[in-house]
Amino acid sequence: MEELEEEQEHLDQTCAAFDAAFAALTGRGEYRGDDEYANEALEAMRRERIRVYTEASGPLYFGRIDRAEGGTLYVGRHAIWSAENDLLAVNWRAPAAEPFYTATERDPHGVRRRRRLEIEDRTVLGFVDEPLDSDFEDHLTEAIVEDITRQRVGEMRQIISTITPDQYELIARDVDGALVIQGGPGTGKTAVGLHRAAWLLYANPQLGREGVLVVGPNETFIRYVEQVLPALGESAVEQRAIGSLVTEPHGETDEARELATLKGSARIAVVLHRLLWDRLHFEDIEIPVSRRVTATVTADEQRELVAAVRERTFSYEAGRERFRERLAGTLASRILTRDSLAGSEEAVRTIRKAKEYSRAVTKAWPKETPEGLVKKLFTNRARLERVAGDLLEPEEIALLLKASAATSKHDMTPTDVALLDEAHWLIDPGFRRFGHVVVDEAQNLTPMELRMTVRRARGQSLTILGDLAQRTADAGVSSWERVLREAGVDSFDVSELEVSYRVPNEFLRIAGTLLPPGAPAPRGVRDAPFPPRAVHTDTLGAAAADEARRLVEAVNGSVGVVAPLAHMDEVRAALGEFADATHAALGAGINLLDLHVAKGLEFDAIVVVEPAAILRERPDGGVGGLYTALTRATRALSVIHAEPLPEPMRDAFPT
Ligand SMILES: Nc1ncnc2c1ncn2[C@@H]1O[C@H](COP(=O)(O)OP(=O)(O)OP(=O)(O)O)[C@@H](O)[C@H]1O
Repeated sequence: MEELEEEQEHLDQTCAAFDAAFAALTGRGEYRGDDEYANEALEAMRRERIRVYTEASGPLYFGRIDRAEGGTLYVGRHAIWSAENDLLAVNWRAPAAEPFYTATERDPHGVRRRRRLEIEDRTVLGFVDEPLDSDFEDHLTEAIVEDITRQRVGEMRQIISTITPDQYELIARDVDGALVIQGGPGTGKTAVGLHRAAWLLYANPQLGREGVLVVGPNETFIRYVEQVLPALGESAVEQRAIGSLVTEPHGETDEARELATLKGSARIAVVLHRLLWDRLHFEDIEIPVSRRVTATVTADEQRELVAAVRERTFSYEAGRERFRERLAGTLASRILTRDSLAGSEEAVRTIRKAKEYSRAVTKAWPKETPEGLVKKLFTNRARLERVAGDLLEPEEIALLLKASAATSKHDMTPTDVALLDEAHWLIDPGFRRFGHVVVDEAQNLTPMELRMTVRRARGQSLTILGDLAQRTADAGVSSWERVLREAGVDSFDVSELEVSYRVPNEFLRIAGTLLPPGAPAPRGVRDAPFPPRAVHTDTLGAAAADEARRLVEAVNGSVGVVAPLAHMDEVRAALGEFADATHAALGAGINLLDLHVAKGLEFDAIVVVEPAAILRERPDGGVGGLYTALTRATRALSVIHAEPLPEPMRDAFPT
């Protein structure tokens, strides 16, 4: 029999087994037995399996490995057994599947041959073999390039059939604490982060209960990636833009750059901490219990109590509760030794009832709210100088005093969100924690924003994805070590992805001219099917629109037009029919993007409008913003300019 027929036969058999397993799951009524709890658990498991079988999309498997010592293993989305208990396919995340991803000619992991299958619906269309015991061509890179150059429709795709060995190593890396993945544009950081989430959920079933949080730079990005994990069958995942991490709804207001940088800096976390604990105030307490008896606790004794309490409690509110208890106990012990009250419990009750006691507690350890604490950052020069004089310059204190705390949820800036979250955390951290947190585009987070994500990860179990060369805001990450230390991450590994699958060599070269020597830049794997173009014009809007329309035809796919705010209106007016991605909608044809939403996205073709203006734009422009814009395309790149091109790029375009 021909090999293709054999493959079709195996697929038919696997599909039949899958259908039978699915029918068995859905056909049966609820489990009924003696043990109600066991039944409930079994029923929940059944429903979960049905959900995974229904929601995971794509062919049942996509490849196979033939072992050197005999035996074949098919790798796919689920483990599937025949009625005779033969394993027809393994889950891509099972340990047995590992060699499918990691075997190389140099280190074949006991694999003789790897086969990648092309399956559509329930038909095997073809396959590509990689013998691992002789020289072979790099079919993997070829397969990835082919996958990427297929037309895209504004959604990121799963990559389980083509994960590369270096990506697999990061997806499956067992780390205590945080894993930082540094990688240039198009190296697959986002893809790796999402597949790592899926892998961790499979490897640690308790993660399913705690949940995984994925944090991205904005809503458009979240829409771009949000179907990847559900399509892999994972539902215990929450995906959020950084600005909506705090569940309360809030508006977004712009603010001056210096102020945003200052409010986002890690020093502010220390200042808030000090402002909070500065509220404690001690003086001798005297509580009249009866006409003859007074219970007293000195200021020094209270300081000792506070020290003991703070050793065991972290948050202000929990500490306050414990202090209240201990103070009552201490005061009660004073009256016990001097009076003849029946027992200590009664003494404590007596103290608690005294209104002087409540008043004394409130004075010593006042109540505080997150909003109240944030407000203190913007008021009272004397207090700010006393508490933060060693951390903030006088001009910085003046800047804070000139600004004001957000007074309603509707006028919050992104930096206010992080301040309020920090204050919540210090006072009464009641928010949800996740078993793992994936943070994408982390290079552009302020230290305060990064702290906000870190504290949502139980045990600081994090995957942090980013590219220092794409850093845009001045407050962004300077080096991973430094920023992670500032964000309070105790232990982390930093790894790098070096091959850009998205960006053709020519575009990488043009974008690379902007980078300082020694900056991390990826290596490309292919040439651009369309030569990059620079168009000099007097009418930016019209020229950008013409170029976008030309490219939609040429690439027969999606086009992103990235414009700086200074030219946004004229480009928008000239475009005609397009999807306005600046408002969170991505479409199949022309998409208009500002520098904020362009991050992390990918298109067949990109039109970059007026690089010189992008360099001037804040906070999302600058060198990092322009570098990001120039690296969004898989196939075509055009630059439209009225001003001269920025100096380093001037000779980079073919004439
Ligand atoms: N192993 C792979 N197989 C197939 N496609 C891949 C693979 N790795 C990456 N890709 C594709 O390459 C493109 C770039 O990946 P991704 O968006 O994850 O890169 P990134 O490093 O996050 O880029 P950026 O820094 O620009 O955000 C995507 O289309 C992704 O699907």
